[in-house]
Amino acid sequence: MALNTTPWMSHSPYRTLICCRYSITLTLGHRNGGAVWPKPATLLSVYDFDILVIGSGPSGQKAAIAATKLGRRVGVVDRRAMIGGVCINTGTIPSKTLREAVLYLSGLSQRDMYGQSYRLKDDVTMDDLSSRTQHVISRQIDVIRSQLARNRVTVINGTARFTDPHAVTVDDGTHHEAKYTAEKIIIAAGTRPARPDSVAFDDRNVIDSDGVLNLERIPRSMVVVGAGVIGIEYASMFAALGTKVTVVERRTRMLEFVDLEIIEALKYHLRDLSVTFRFGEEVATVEQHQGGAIATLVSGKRIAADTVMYSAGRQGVASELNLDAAGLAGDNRGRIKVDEHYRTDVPHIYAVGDVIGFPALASTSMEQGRMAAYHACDEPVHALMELQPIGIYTIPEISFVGKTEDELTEQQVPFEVGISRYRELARGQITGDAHGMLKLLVAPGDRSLLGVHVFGTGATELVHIGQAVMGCGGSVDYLVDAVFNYPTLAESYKVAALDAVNKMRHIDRLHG
Ligand SMILES: Cc1cc2nc3c(=O)[nH]c(=O)nc-3n(C[C@H](O)[C@H](O)[C@H](O)COP(=O)(O)OP(=O)(O)OC[C@H]3O[C@@H](n4cnc5c(N)ncnc54)[C@H](O)[C@@H]3O)c2cc1C
Ligand SMILES: NC(=O)c1ccc[n+]([C@@H]2O[C@H](COP(=O)([O-])OP(=O)(O)OC[C@H]3O[C@@H](n4cnc5c(N)ncnc54)[C@H](O)[C@@H]3O)[C@@H](O)[C@H]2O)c1
Repeated sequence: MALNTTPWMSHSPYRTLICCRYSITLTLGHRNGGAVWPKPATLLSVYDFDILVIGSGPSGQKAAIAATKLGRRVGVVDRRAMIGGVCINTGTIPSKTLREAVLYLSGLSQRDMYGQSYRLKDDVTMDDLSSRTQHVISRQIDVIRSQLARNRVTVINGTARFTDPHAVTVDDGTHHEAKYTAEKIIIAAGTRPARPDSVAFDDRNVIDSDGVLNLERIPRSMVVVGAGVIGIEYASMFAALGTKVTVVERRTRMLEFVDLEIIEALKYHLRDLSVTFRFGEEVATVEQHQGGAIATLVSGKRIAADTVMYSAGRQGVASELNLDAAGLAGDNRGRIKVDEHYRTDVPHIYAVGDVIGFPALASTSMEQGRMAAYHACDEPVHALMELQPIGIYTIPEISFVGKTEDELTEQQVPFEVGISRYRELARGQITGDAHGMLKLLVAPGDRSLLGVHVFGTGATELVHIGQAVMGCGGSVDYLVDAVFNYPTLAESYKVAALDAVNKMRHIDRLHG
């Protein structure tokens, strides 16, 4: 048997020989400097790939790269137009770029300085917003394609469905199908917007969050159904553009996992941008009409708007993978159950990212992908860190890590609060953010940080300072003693820490 000696093979631990449609792989394991080659073992593989990943979103990409870095032969399947997943094409990246364009063109963040009528451009159009979005999407796709290519991950274009526990058939969209086998398979197929039958979607006036990116013009009025993260992020962007937004949410408050004081501050800001909230109300039906749509609430209220955006949850895509053939089943929300190693009920098949449900974030999905790949490659791996930040890109933005006041109160854990307001920081004045704030929740006993909550400019970046201190077991005293660059918003950590320490000292003094 002759060894395949293509150039890349010459420095790979693999020697692959193509025999019919099977590749026979001899793994010569060793460590080479810092590089990790596969484990010492000789292995004959009858599969096309060691690891096949379904989906190229954040979890799929990181799973593929992690496995290839461990010397495995890896393939990733996704539709040609979806490389990068929901994250790059319709979700995180377009929405965050749109927000950046809205902030810049509307001039909103500069109005405290230059007056309420300040705008960079009087008539902001959807074209203005989408040109920036398309630019970023195409750059990001290039980056991902190039990362996969230089790491020798085989990208297979098409839609995969299981044909047996070790095989998928990929339809490339032109009725051409090919079968691929793999020793282990990682499902990273994500979610799509939920579309109930009671809503007459037309992708023009009645849209879901994917449809926002295809709007032809900025609506004068909009009903947002569901005050989850997607609903509130888009509600704040359109409100900043001058759209008259009504948010309908069946719960009595929005974003229940966020600190109440910060939610109150956000509501105040959104109301200031003419957003109307209908909490405790449910949208029963949405009808499309010439030039608009009407949302009818269970209470009987009818709300007319140019556009209705339905953002009331997402649905996993498990039902489209023919899981039966693999011996698996999804739940009624299209999600797949996994164990602590991201293994499904069929141990050589893993599932990661949004398709496994909570927390359904790009940030956590990436980690899940990497960890599943390590486990599949028998590489030691730590469990996902408990301390995970949440970033919500409303206007103004919100971020936090650790516990909220409500959670601590419910758990009867005593805490002290230290607050810093941006308006009292030189950098807050310079940036023109008078409403931002940072709040520390501190344990009076061991002075550890229990939670960090940030509202305003840079919140989603600033939170990581608190996360690092908490993760390394630091106390509020570290922040009191630390020297921060001046003038910065990071200085708010020191101000808030001093506030908390002063309050604790006051209690100690009175207590004797
Ligand atoms: C509007 C919006 C804004 C968001 N903002 C944020 C944010 O700011 N921060 C954050 O952390 N998260 C955010 N998220 C969530 C984030 O986008 C997801 O958590 C993340 O994309 C999930 O990654 P994933 O790896 O599960 O795959 P996804 O990104 O969901 O991609 C799955 C991929 O699998 C492919 N696929 C599915 N079925 C098949 C099949 N049968 N064959 C081949 N390929 C298939 C799909 O084509 C898709 O490309 C946002 C989501 C949305 C919708
Ligand atoms: N910044 C971020 O991290 C970010 C941004 C966007 C999305 N995401 C993720 O995307 C996922 C999906 O977000 P989402 O906001 O679509 O879903 P969600 O499930 O978080 O929120 C949906 C909301 O709609 C409400 N609702 C449902 N049906 C309703 C009806 N008929 N009438 C009125 N209200 C109704 C629900 O009570 C809920 O509050 C989440 O997991 C989220 O974490 C994250």
